[in-house]
Amino acid sequence: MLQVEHLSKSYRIGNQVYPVLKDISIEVEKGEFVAVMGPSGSGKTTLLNCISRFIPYDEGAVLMGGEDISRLKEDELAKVRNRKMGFVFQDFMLLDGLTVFENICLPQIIDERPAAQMESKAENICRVFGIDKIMQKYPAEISGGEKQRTAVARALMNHPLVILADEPTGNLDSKSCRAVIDAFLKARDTMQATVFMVTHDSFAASFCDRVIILKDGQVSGIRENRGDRKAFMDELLDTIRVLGGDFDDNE
Ligand SMILES: Nc1ncnc2c1ncn2[C@@H]1O[C@H](COP(=O)(O)OP(=O)(O)OP(=O)(O)O)[C@@H](O)[C@H]1O
Repeated sequence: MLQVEHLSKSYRIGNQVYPVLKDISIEVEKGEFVAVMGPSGSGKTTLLNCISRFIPYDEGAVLMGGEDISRLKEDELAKVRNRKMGFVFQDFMLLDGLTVFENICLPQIIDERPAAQMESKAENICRVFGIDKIMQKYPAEISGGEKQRTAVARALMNHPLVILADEPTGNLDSKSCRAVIDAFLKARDTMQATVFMVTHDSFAASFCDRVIILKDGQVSGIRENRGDRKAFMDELLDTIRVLGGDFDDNE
């Protein structure tokens, strides 16, 4: 579903070139929930931004559902982002002047879909994520966990091939964090959604099918969830200890 092939990215500051991603190759299957963890500065956000092509990369390719998006022009890319990618950010990125319901409808409005179809779809998604009672409220009137579930619901509106999430539980207490992770699991289990999430949080990552460990811009390991979540979390915490660096973990 998502393939990253030999991706490299450097930042240039003056005459100095700083390599940040070094020959990264990753494959995520349809319906997989995958996290990327790594010390601060290891390149996690840069990787996510290269995948969505919010920032350019030097070498390599990104394929989404088999389509190479590496060379798409800006207008084609905008369509691909709206139709094939769903985004969930740490600070929710909801529009304050729109209700929860209107925020969720946004991707379909941008895609110029018929109103009736859009509304029933949005109502359905609100029910699935338990936010149907707050549909008419504005972002300022709902909790952090509800905001993030609204963001997950919005990310799913166009049935994207991949949801890209950057620290989606970063600002949340443990109860809200669990609600957001449950929303991703529900999306995976009921809609076969594919989720690619950057996180510092080993608790959130322990619900994933796989965790990719980044260190110094390279994939330094992959951890598989074999079904025992607590054991998986211990394995992730051990990995963090061994890697050292600033992990800023919540646990
Ligand atoms: N626009 C930029 N220009 C120059 N260097 C940058 C830029 N953005 C990021 N970097 C550098 O690239 C490296 C990777 O940054 P990135 O934000 O991808 O790391 P990260 O793993 O997401 O870190 P964190 O966990 O702290 O958010 C860091 O050393 C950072 O200072």
